[in-house]
Amino acid sequence: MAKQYDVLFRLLLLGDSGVGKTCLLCRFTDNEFHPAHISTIGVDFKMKTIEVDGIKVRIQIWDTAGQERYQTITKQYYRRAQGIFLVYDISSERSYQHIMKWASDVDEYAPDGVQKILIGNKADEEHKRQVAKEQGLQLAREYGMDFYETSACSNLNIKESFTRLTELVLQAHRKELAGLRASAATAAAPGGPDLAHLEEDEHKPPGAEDSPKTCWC
Ligand SMILES: Nc1nc2c(ncn2[C@@H]2O[C@H](COP(=O)(O)OP(=O)(O)OP(=O)(O)O)[C@@H](O)[C@H]2O)c(=O)[nH]1
Repeated sequence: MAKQYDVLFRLLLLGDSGVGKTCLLCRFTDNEFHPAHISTIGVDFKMKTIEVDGIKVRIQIWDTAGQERYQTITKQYYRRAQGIFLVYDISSERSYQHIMKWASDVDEYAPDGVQKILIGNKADEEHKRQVAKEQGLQLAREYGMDFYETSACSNLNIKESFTRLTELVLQAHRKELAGLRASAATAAAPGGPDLAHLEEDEHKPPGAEDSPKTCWC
């Protein structure tokens, strides 16, 4: 049976516990928001197919636990990502300061050429803001990343940021993608090329913990 997509990617959400990683994911994949915070245990993931520049991209998005005690598990997933969201909460200066630590972990454990975007989430909480938008922009400039302020709650910049990271991954793999497309055409393959080899397409990644939080928001 022909595949319903042209290419597969893996994206990863990183950042302190409580910054809203699960809610960003649930808003993007299911257009839902839940106000409760139930910490992710280990890793969880969701899938969504989007079309970018005429290419149907199936993205597997891994939601990682922000809590320190799960970091041995979550770091094992860095090397398999093509794109990473570094997320802080605009109402938490501490979560912003910690982006430096998340970015240095990415340098250490993620593959060279992984695409990154900086996200300042909870932009709806203007009255609690501790991190100015300019600080986010400044940090993103230092790291050479794009930057979005988002709100999973009010659905601000969710589609835009996920689409942008997908575009960046597509651009970074343009040559590889063209080669795969050509060989798929030559071989008259029924589906498109798999840029990312997803061993467990619709299932939990190997080693993922069973999480009680599949979609709370
Ligand atoms: N106001 C507001 N609250 C948000 C937003 N995004 C998430 N939250 C709330 O922040 C809390 C934490 O959200 P989660 O998505 O569970 O945070 P997380 O980063 O996945 O946390 P861990 O799984 O512990 O790493 C919840 O109470 C959410 O409802 C947002 O954009 N605006």
